[in-house]
Amino acid sequence: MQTPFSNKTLLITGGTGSFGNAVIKRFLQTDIGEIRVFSRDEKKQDDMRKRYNNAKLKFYIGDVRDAHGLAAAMRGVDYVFHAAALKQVPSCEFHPMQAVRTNVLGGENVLEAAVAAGVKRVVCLSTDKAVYPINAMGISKAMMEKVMVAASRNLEGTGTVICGTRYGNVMASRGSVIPLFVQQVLDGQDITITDPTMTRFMMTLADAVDLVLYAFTHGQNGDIFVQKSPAATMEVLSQAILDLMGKKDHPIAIIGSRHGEKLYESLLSKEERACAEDLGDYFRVPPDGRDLNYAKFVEEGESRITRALHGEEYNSHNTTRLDVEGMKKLLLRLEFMQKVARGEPAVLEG
Ligand SMILES: O=c1ccn([C@@H]2O[C@H](COP(=O)(O)OP(=O)(O)O[C@H]3O[C@H](CO)[C@H](O)[C@H](O)[C@H]3O)[C@@H](O)[C@H]2O)c(=O)[nH]1
Repeated sequence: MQTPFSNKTLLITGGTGSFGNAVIKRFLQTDIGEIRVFSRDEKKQDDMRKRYNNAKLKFYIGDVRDAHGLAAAMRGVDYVFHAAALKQVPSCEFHPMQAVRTNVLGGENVLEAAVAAGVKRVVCLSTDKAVYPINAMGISKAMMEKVMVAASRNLEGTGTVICGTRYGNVMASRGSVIPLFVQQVLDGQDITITDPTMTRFMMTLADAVDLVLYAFTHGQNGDIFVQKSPAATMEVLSQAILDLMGKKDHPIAIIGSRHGEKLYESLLSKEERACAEDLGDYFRVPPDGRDLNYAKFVEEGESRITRALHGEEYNSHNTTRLDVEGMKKLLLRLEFMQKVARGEPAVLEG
């Protein structure tokens, strides 16, 4: 199959994570030339080397904080998916400068190394927690997006295109609520719901890969792409899981919200939604096209922005809402949940 990746070299930062694994599984079926896995994790790299046993995969130990390591890994690369990040809300909350070093400065290092090496396309992965951020993880990812957009302004004549994606919770990712609820049921413990009315976007890992590929194919400099996704309340999610496990009457404990979390997540701010191009399944948020004429920031307002501020953001409360049946259907797209529903031992994807 002839693809844009034919005989090309792709580098994935943070490539030992679930996103990296999902990309690798998909791309090894194409005629891609080489996939470079760039990460700090020697052990995971070793496991992957054995698991895939494929000469197209090359492993680079490195940290996005280290510009030298990045420069070496970037030589001869055509495309970059930048997925390396500190993603855990609590750890970033306790160690915010670590989030700055990896998510913000590391992001800058990746972009600089990519431009210097003449990489053709870079897609940076971000999260809904970067919109109206309230925790250090989201704030650092929001800054990474700003760094990405700023870097994309200076690329004329370089042949590099830099763009980004934002996505919501990836269903059944390691440590997340779906495998937690399943384990609680299997262990005979109460399901712990923070707030039954809390909503989250529901995306599969395959959706996340599709989104990055869409950005890769369609992105112009500074664009951020968002996939339109349904959402569910925690009550609906728990009912759907219990239904699938045949445990409708399993006890539930309401434990209250955790530090640094929101009642709902937003994929587009009000202003972004007003500027976004609706592409059917996706939104494209173009970069702010203003130049460095500061007067436009401080002296002139824009009625377009005023209108936007009276409009609506795109969030997990106002997107398509799944009911229990819809949630069950979506859950059953995951191999993990198919096994759980059959009562078989289930391993997480990725
Ligand atoms: O025992 C629990 C745990 C979670 N939830 C709820 O389930 C939803 C999803 O929680 P997750 O922990 O699965 O996901 P978060 O949205 O909190 O964020 C997760 O995904 C982020 C990436 O976007 C970070 O990795 C973060 O550290 C990680 O917790 C939230 O509404 C949360 O309140 C419960 O009801 N009960």
